[in-house]
Amino acid sequence: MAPQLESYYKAIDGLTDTFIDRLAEAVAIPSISAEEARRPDVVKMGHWLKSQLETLGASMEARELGKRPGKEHLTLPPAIIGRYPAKKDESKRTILVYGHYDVQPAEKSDGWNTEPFKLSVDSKGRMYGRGSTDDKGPVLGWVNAIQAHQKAGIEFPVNLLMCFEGMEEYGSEGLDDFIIAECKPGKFFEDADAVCISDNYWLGTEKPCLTYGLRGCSYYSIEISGPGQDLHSGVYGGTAQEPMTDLVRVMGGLVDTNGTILIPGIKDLVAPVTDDEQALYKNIAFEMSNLYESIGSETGIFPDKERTLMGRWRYPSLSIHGVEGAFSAPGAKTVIPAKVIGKFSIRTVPNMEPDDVDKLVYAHVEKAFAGLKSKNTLKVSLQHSGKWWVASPKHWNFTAAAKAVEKVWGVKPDLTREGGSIPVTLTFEQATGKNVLLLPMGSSTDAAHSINEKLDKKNYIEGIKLLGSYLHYVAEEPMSVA
Ligand SMILES: C[C@H](N)C(=O)N[C@@H](Cc1c[nH]cn1)C(=O)O
Ligand SMILES: [Zn+2]
Ligand SMILES: [Zn+2]
Repeated sequence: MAPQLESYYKAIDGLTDTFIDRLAEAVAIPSISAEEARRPDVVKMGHWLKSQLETLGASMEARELGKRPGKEHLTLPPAIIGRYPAKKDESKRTILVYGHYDVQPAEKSDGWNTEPFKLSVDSKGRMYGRGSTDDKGPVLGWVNAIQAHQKAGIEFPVNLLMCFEGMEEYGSEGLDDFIIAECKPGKFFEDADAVCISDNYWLGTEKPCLTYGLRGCSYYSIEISGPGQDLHSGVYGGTAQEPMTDLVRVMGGLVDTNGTILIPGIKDLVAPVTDDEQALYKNIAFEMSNLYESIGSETGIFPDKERTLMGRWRYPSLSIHGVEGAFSAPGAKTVIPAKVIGKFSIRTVPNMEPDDVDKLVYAHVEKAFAGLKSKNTLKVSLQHSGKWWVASPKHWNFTAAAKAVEKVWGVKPDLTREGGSIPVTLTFEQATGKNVLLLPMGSSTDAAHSINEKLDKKNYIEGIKLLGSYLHYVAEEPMSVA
């Protein structure tokens, strides 16, 4: 395998500019799934990705996912699925890869130093742009790996099945049913032997990792309304009950400054930490400086590495995201908003069942609101939820990936869990019945979801080497299942 990989790496080095141009083209399409007005761009991005792969000879399809109940005016972006090489080689393993082509919202005025939808490469090789690390860079990693094999003139080592979606950042609407249907006998993903997802990040900036666990995410909204329209606070302040005042008081009782969730019963749903598990955290390559560098300040909750990692992977957290309908512009508008919708989410961990979490959340919010004795009206609802996932890192899928990391980066990867959520990971595991591996490309300082999101050129280029090498090692890895 070694000479083949060397020529593959050489091809990648020779195609570096092509690969960066491809990422720039992808970043230029503002495929923001959370904004209805951007839906045509999300669809455009899906078709662009499909045509990139078709040009390389993959057999691709854009599968429509229909509409969601209550959102009949909006069509979901298609699932872009495909196979490379176009004709299956029965003598080879089949690896299913997943990624998403939608991105989080971004405006220059949020505080970006550059235009978010224009890839800007600085002198240190940092490539800034929305979606560069989450998840356009990694998705293009698979596309680029195909092209580099062709340029190097070496045989593709596996049958590659691809599934790329356009609604991941909005809870993967519509995808679960599609995956479940396509994993059935005779369907597109039927013959997958293992699954690989590249959609998370290293813990620091130097050491790669393989990820075997994710937190789930249950996302809620609290709507409080009262007045028939927005009111003048000079005229009605002190005479009308104000939805925003009620909302702030209810939301203020969800979580404290040190991240402790104040909803009774939540912590009882969490699986106890065993001694063996506790010991794992010591050996992970992570320093508090990694946290401070990635959050841009020293405002971490815990002083030590172990408790910090556990806060990210092992315990639930509750984050307050924003208030729809509230005045948020600069200046001093003196309005009383008539209706406000507070948004928060809970990252869930084993053994929290989403339905149990919902019940506790509803009971707590309703009780807190009742305690205010307000004449306003409350509605609390779940926007979307995805369950946590923990897999076995002893499977051949992981051992192959570990060899690939060692080959490309010259170090053994850490085995990590992740605080973020990729709801379809569990769906792929259950629907295929096969092992799922998370193989990240980007690093802890990439600022996914934040302003100035970036992917380092080195992580992109070596990441393409890594994804292709993984396919070579996984093709040969002996079948030991754990
Ligand atoms: C880890 C992945 N790249 C990601 O960013 N996932 C999102 C998924 C999500 C959950 N609800 C809405 N989107 C995340 O963890 O926030
Ligand atoms: Zn992502
Ligand atoms: Zn994301």
